Amino acid sequence: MESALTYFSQAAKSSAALKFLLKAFERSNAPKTALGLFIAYYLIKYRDNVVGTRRTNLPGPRGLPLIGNLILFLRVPMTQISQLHDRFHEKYGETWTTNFWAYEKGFTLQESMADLLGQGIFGADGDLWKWQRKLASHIFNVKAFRDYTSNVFVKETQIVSDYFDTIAERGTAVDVHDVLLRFTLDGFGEVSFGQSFGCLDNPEGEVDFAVAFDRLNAIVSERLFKGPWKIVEWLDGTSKIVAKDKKTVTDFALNIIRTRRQEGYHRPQKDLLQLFMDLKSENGEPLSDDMLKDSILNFIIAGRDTTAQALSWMFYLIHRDQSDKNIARKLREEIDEIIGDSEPTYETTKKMKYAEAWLSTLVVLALISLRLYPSVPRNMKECVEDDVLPNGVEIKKGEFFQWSPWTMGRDTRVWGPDAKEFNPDRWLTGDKASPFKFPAFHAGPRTCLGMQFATAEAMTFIAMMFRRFTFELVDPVNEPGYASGLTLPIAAGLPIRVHRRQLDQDTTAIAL
Ligand code: HEM
Repeated sequence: MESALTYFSQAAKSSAALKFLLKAFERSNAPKTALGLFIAYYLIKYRDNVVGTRRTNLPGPRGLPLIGNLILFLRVPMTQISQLHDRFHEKYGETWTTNFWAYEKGFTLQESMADLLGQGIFGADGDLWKWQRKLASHIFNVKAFRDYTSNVFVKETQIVSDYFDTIAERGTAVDVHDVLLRFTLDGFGEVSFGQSFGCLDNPEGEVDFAVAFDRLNAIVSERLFKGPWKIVEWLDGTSKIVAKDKKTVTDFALNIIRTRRQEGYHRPQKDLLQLFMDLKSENGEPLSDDMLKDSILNFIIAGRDTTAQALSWMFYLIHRDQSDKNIARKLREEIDEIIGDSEPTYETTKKMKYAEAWLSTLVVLALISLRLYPSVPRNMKECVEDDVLPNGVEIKKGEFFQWSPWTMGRDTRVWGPDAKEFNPDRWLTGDKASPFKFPAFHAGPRTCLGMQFATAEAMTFIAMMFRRFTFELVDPVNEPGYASGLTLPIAAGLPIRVHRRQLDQDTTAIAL
């Protein structure tokens, strides 16, 4: 009790003293001086970088006080960001930096992508990542379920082939990029979730899921370049679009789960969905529908977008005016050798899979388009432990760094003076490129799980299409632009004309 009284009287005294001091402080110019000093300190400390970030001596564009390079990035359209990386790389050398990422103030990649990726494998770290990767690795190798997967690829390609036949008959153009996105979505749905989504049933009709999915993908991919994106999206109304699109894609995924529960699963080998649905936690609990939904959406982005885009850019590279016409001719010769005059069937494509030279040529073609047009054109990671890069650059815990497979694939220091040329022969000689030199499928423990799957799917499509048709770009001169996204969609699609192949015309311009 006594000590409490002592405390209160001392507190009263000290509060009187405090009031006196405050009054004296107010009468003087001290508040202004303190504020001025405070601002000056911040302006000097963060003279060209974002508040809260470390100044480095790395070469890079000089930033503004307190906001670093935020304005620079805000002014660059998202559809030019890889070209900006090229310019920085050219100007500042092999390692360059901006403090832009640190401006995010607690944003993380996961937070910004959560509306699309949730807790799925692409945004996950630590144990959440490990178990998803382990589970999925049982399924994403061609060996594990080769026969079934190959059948699906052949079946879906046949649908495209029949559609292209009507296009050739009509003599109109078709957007091959759109067709490929339908093809990979239907195929992936059938292989991984046991149901084709029927996008190719009506190849000219709109697919609500795809529209919402692509828009959401573009929105989340732009967030890191927007600064305080939650506020920006709330102010410009994007948050309403996000809510609507999120509902569409969520309903789509939940419907896949519902269908499986209603219809059960009857195949001898589990598909991806069944693996996830059968998983139990330590206390016997199955995964929540929310987690199942996240897994479905993550695998759709992996299985649909990447392969469709790689094939689309390949169509462009092979058929544009400046490309060597022998590339398509050589490709057809190899396909003819394996398939002969017969229509492609499961058996023939199965045979093709073992044709080493043919396979390597096709892989080469797929790879070459990925070098110049990587499906994942830029990537970033947060540093969780202080590190020094091989060139001596220090990265501190909590900092972000980014790399650009797009820029690396075009770098003359890495690929020689003809780096920007489309030359498949480069891959036929010499050693296979290390994934660290050619990171289109990532490298290390997070390497793409679907590389074989994508290769098999691409091979089937290319073989069956080039066997039967020749193609002509509607615009063979101008390079198509890419759209915003986590991957590399062609902004305005890729319109092509399709011609039924006439074997004796292979050397003409149209037959390519
Ligand atoms: C041309 C086609 C493809 C390309 C270029 C590609 C590229 C990539 C890249 C760059 C990553 C790393 C992304 C990151 O930073 O997190 C990745 C991861 C992944 N890919 Fe692919 N991918 C392709 C096709 C596929 C397909 C068809 C599947 C599934 C069937 C697939 C499944 C995955 C999965 C599950 C991961 C996550 C791996 C992990 O985080 O551990 N990919 N892919």
